[in-house]
Amino acid sequence: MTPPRLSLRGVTRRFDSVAALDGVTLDVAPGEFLALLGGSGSGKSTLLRVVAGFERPDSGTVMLDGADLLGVPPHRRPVNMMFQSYALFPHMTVAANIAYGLKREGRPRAEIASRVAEAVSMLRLEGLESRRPHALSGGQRQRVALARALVKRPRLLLLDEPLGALDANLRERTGFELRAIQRESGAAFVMVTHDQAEALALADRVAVMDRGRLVQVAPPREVYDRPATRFVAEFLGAANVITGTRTADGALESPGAACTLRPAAPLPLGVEAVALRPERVRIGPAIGENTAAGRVEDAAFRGESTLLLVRLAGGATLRVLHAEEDGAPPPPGAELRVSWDAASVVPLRA
Ligand SMILES: Nc1ncnc2c1ncn2[C@@H]1O[C@H](COP(=O)(O)OP(=O)(O)OP(=O)(O)O)[C@@H](O)[C@H]1O
Repeated sequence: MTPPRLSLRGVTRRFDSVAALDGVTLDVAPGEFLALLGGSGSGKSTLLRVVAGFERPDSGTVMLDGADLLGVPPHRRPVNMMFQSYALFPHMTVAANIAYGLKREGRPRAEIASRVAEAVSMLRLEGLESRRPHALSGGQRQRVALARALVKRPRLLLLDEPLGALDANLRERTGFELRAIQRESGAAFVMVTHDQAEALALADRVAVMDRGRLVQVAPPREVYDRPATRFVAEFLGAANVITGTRTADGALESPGAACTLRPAAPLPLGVEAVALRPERVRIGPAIGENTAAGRVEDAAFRGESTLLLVRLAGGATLRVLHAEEDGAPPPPGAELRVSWDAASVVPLRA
């Protein structure tokens, strides 16, 4: 195991009665891209600010490559932060904006010139060096901000909603670029986002936050397929969360679904909810034990699929994804039977 680049242990930060961070323990590996995902007020920005040094925790430790960070003032930390607003200097050219931090460090002129040129080329900003920020597009401004952060070769880059100001098309393209740049720079990235698709698409691991705590830290596929808690399942969107009572043999009896959901392995004691992804639900005659009867209430065409809202006999609504390749979806009003594999029934902690 390589030692972690960033290591937080029991980090707590309170504001009056609110614990913005409540005992956060987290390791980030060198060269890792970690996304911090959570709703508004969950503590994401506070976590970045503690690592950057703008905020002091009430308790806990923060280490970078094994050395304590908390005693180091923000400008001395080998950590850089890129804010959502980008905070470019409006009166300075692109080149001067990028060079600013190196000048402040008192680097020799020749070194500054070569490092700025390197950053300009990495971020594909050639030809824009003498422009001022107001004469750039949103995506270009974002790349200048990134160049300015990376030119100092931080061991860790903190990014607060780096794609937040871009429109949907540009967001996707810039997201791919961001990941390529992260790999090329070798820096560890910790990116705050409240966009689950972005976190899943870009990060090596996703850390899901809720009320100051990390509820699950895992690779994207794992948080998506095996959400640990009800909060993660609901926050990552789209999963059906079905509640009920655990039976003696470890299945879930759900009055709302009017059926018993039987997982591949018995549900742990105390589990009273399971997740079932819409794309795992099949329409048609029952296969095995997991099946329920329902009626299509509504349908939304999504291009590659149609999302059906199916009202089950017990009153619960199940979201079911019907793939285009399976032909025409059943219309609203259709009575049908749905079924799913035991492996798709995911136990959720409270
Ligand atoms: N300086 C402060 N004074 C008082 N309360 C604060 C302060 N900074 C943050 N908080 C509170 O701490 C909690 C966490 O805030 P934080 O900004 O870290 O959340 P966030 O996850 O980044 O939210 P958002 O996505 O809305 O930016 C919130 O309840 C917030 O109101």
